[in-house]
Amino acid sequence: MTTIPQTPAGLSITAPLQEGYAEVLTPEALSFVAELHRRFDARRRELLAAREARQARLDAGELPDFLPETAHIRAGDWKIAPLPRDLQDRRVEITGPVDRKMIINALNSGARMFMADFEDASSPTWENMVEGQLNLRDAVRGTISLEQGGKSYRLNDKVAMLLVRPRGLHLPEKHVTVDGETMSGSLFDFGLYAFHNLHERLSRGTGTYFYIPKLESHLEARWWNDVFTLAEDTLGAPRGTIRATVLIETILAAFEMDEILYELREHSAGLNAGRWDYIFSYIKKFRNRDDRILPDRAQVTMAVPMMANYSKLAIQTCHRRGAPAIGGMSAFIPVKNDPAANERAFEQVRADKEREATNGHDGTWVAHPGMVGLATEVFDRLMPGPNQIDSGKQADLNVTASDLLTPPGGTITEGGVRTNISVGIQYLAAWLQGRGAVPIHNLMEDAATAEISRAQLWQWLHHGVRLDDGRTLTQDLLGTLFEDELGKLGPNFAQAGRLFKDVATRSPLVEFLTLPAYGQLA
Ligand SMILES: CC(=O)SCCNC(=O)CCNC(=O)[C@H](O)C(C)(C)COP(=O)(O)OP(=O)(O)OC[C@H]1O[C@@H](n2cnc3c(N)ncnc32)[C@H](O)[C@@H]1OP(=O)(O)O
Ligand SMILES: O=CC(=O)O
Ligand SMILES: [Mg+2]
Repeated sequence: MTTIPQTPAGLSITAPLQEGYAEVLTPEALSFVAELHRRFDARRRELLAAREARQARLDAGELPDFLPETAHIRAGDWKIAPLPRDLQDRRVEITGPVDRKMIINALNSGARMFMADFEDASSPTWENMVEGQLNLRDAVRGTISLEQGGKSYRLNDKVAMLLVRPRGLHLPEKHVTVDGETMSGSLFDFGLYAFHNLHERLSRGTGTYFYIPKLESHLEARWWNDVFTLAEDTLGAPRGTIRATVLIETILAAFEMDEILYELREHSAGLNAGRWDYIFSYIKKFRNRDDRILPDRAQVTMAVPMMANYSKLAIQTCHRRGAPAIGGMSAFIPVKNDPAANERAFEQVRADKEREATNGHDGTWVAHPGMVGLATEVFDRLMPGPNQIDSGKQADLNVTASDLLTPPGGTITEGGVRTNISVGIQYLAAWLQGRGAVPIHNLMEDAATAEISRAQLWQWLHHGVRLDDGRTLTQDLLGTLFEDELGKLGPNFAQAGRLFKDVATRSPLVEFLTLPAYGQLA
């Protein structure tokens, strides 16, 4: 264990400092994140309180709509700042957690971009978060390497462009306090990464690029814009050095896409249609309504009207503002030792990427290096230019509030209930052991997909839905299915099973499952 020579006044770290940690937790870097905390944390907490107030109004029956007070922004003729050259062609973006091997493999994968994820693909153990910063520091400098399992990992000559996703506004970094207050995970991740890498990247002729998760309003985008501005000023970098792509992955943000781009216009790199959190958010925001119940997760595809409408609206909005609209993540990953299932997974991804490219998306996400070639082939074929910003696709689209809000039809099945239970428990068990992205039943699962599993169970139980076989989902029936699925997994899953059952059944619905789960993480 090492210690930090000098911790800035007011900042404390209550976690072990392993070998090397002091290289990123320097007194100067910690002073910078403490400054971010002092300038922005009270406002962050106000924004979280505003989310609660909005939820109370939704619980009382209000429905979201496009905001009257920002109609002038939607009607106005403005664009985001011109895109830097290295963000103009983003046809395939791979994502993954911030561990050393994954970073090297993702940068070498052949994808144009790599989103290194401190958020839903990472379990936020102290080690994962600090070592992620060390790994990214080495990745930015081109020196990252690893010897593991008899293999040598080094960067290729040509690597993907790096984008970094800090934790969402709701997540704390519980091992760091400033003036006695727990730090925000967003500011910790953003601040350390920007402090250590912004100038290095500038000296290599590039900017510092982020993905921003789970925003619920343009006021939250304004907060991030102010954070970016302060970081550029404090670190002495030109305005616009930082560029951020915002995930439109909450039902509320879908009504404020123009406003979000506007707030961030000096720092914006476009929007991304984050489908998994979007589904979760829809369930969560309308938790009290029995007219917004979703069918089995497998039936809520991007082809159902509410999902198609939202992704097309993202394309229309972005292109009007000179911004890229990146598509989302198909959860299918290559299947080992089963050629037929593997072929089906590739077909699913192909269909998803063809739909996105045809609709006008400017790029897409893949979860696994094995899917990079396929997604590249689809976008090369259907997107001959670097992007589709000037293609005119979706220019005549007219999406109403009702088009975004009307749930799809479909069924709720015992199989759907069982899958949600089993996948949710398996995912949480992995998360509690420090893994935030896991393959389960040949699908990529991360915190967002696990949130769908538990929020669906909650919604179905709360509203006593009828299954397709005619039975009502009661406490008793859910309890029986829970015990059965847990029994199949075995005693090693007891802790995750208890936690998952709690977040899937407790009322009122827990805001994010990662909040109580973080309490159980080292
Ligand atoms: C809803 C959202 O927010 S989506 C975005 C967040 N989610 C993610 O980023 C998930 C990204 N994907 C992953 O983490 C992984 O693909 C998983 C966990 C789903 C599966 O990983 P594994 O079980 O390791 O897959 P598999 O065994 O097939 O991997 C084969 C190789 O590819 C590598 N690999 C797999 N996925 C990735 C990835 N996303 N990035 C880099 N390398 C990867 C593995 O490290 C392994 O490398 P190795 O041969 O050198 O050991
Ligand atoms: O972050 C992406 C999503 O789909 O959620
Ligand atoms: Mg998400």
